[in-house]
Amino acid sequence: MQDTDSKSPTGALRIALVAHDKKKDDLIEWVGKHLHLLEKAELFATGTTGGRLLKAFPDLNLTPLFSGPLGGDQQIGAMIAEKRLDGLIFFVDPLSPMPHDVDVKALNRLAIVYDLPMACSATTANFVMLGLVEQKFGSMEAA
Ligand SMILES: O=C(CO)COP(=O)(O)O
Repeated sequence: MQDTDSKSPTGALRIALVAHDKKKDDLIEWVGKHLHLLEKAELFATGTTGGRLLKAFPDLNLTPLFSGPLGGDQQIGAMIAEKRLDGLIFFVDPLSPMPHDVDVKALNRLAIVYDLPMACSATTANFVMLGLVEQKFGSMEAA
C-alpha cells in the first residue's frame, strides 16, 4: 500500500473536515472564519459534511468522500495511514449515540497513532490551524 509521507504536489495544506450532524453548522461557521486559509488548502470531507460545505463555499478545493457511516470515516483513516493529510478537523457530537461509533473511534485512534494534528471542537481547531500554517509557511502572513 502506498505510503507517500510526502507533501502535496501543490504545496498546499491537506486537511480533512468532518462533522457530526449536530455540529455541521458549527463547522460551516468555523470554515467561514478561516476561508482565507482554507480556500488555498486541499480539502477532503466525509460525504454529507462535504456537500454542506460545498453548498456554502462552492469555490473550495474540496473532495467529498463517502458519508461517514458508510465508510467515509474509514477512508479518511486510510489517508492518515498513507500520510496524505496534514491535519484533521473533526467536530464530534459527544452527546448523541452513533451507529458507526466504531468508525469514529477508529478514525480518532489512527490520528493518534500517526500523531496527526487533530481538533474535535472549534477552539482547538483554531489552534491546530495556527500551528499547521506556522509549520508549513513560517507565519500567518506568509500563508
Ligand atoms: O458521521 C460522520 C463522522 O463520523 C460524518 O459523516 P457525514 O459527513 O457523511 O455526515
